[in-house]
Amino acid sequence: MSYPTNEVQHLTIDGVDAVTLAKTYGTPLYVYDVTKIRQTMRAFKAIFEKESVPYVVSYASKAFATQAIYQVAQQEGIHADIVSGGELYTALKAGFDPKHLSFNGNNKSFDELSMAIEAGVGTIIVDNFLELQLLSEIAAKNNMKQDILLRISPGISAHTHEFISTGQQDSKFGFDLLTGQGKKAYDIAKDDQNLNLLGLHAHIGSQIFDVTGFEKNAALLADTAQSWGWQPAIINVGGGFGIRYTDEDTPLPESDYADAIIRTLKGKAAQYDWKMPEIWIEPGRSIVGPAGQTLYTVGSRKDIPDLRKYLAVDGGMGDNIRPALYQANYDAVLANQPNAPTEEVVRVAGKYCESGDVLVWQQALPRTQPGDILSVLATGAYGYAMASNYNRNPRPGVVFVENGEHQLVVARETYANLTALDKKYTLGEADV
Ligand SMILES: Cc1ncc(COP(=O)(O)O)c(C=O)c1O
Ligand SMILES: N[C@@H](CCCC[NH3+])C(=O)O
Repeated sequence: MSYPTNEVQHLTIDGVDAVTLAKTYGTPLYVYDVTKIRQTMRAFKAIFEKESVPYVVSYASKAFATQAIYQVAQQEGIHADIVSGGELYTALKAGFDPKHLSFNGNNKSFDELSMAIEAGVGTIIVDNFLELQLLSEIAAKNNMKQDILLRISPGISAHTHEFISTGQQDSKFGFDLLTGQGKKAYDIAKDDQNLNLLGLHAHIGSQIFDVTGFEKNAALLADTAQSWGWQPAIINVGGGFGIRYTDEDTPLPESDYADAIIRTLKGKAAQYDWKMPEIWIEPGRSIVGPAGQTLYTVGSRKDIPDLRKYLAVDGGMGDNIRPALYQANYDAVLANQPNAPTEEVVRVAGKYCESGDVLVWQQALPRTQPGDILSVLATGAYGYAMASNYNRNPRPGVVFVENGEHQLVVARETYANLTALDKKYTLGEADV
């Protein structure tokens, strides 16, 4: 694999020297290539435009939710899916049009639903019976009719890690179809004066590499609606399109997934003599994952002869929990010499007090020195989004790069930020 470099042989990210970024902003640092993000957003839209079908591409912002990414999504004319009051707040602060937001989640609170309705969130994707009832009450109180989709659990297992597979029957998400809960929810929603039922939603899982699951899902949603005697205006097949983390991953181009979904739903519309429903997709990982990387500074190492070489960097599971949580694999590259010949295989470990604190399980690298800059690639999805302050480490900053320019879009946390919400304990003998 050959990496883009400049005249001093440093890795470049959309024309910017990665080592300069590390020196300018410090490490660990999340860096996003915004050109790449825009290209992927446009690629998804282009497929639907080419096929002349009504559509909505909704960025699943749980993958990476900051004001800056909502701004980019809005500039590119795509919608965003949110899953919490915090994501809603962030999107609104970014100036995102609330009509272009959809709200997913299996346990939205009364306060979150009220906030969404009062803000004018376009579509709420209703997950369960309690939510149907709460929404109806809140919409009535606000004298309005809320657009909704019903989320169903389709009973389709995607071939992916068990923790990120969501479509199987034994799942906490959505109305169960096989036991009739979906139909019951439909009957309630269609007759509710304060709810405007527009369609169905199902998401089968994440990091999926073949189109079959999406075809089955799309067909099942259409067949389900038809079996209820209903022609839905919207069919939302969720996200989950896989990306390349390492050579073991073989993602399809965006167009293959979208084509398969479009083909299936065109077929169903023709079969049932429907007006073509609007097709919604919710890609998260595929939009931001490959566009992000994390820069670290190399520190200590431990060589255990004939067993393993550990190379430690200044971040770890607090900025990327995915290897520890899902045994996820990544590729890393030495940013100050990306195309130098590799000399050894190391395990890239973090600085957290946890044996499972690994960033890359097996990585061939040139011989490194303390102070070198290492970039772990394709960390743009569910890295920053799932970051924590474990071991009281401040979370890294985020930099956006576009066409040779760079800008800090999330500042690195400080030690003062870490204690900002702490309160001194004053009961008992705690007077230190
Ligand atoms: C309902 C829903 N939509 C979209 C997504 C985005 O998935 P991905 O980031 O794999 O595209 C998820 C997460 O898996 C999800 O739960
Ligand atoms: N956070 C997961 C994906 C979960 C998606 C949520 N539905 C990951 O990093 O792969």
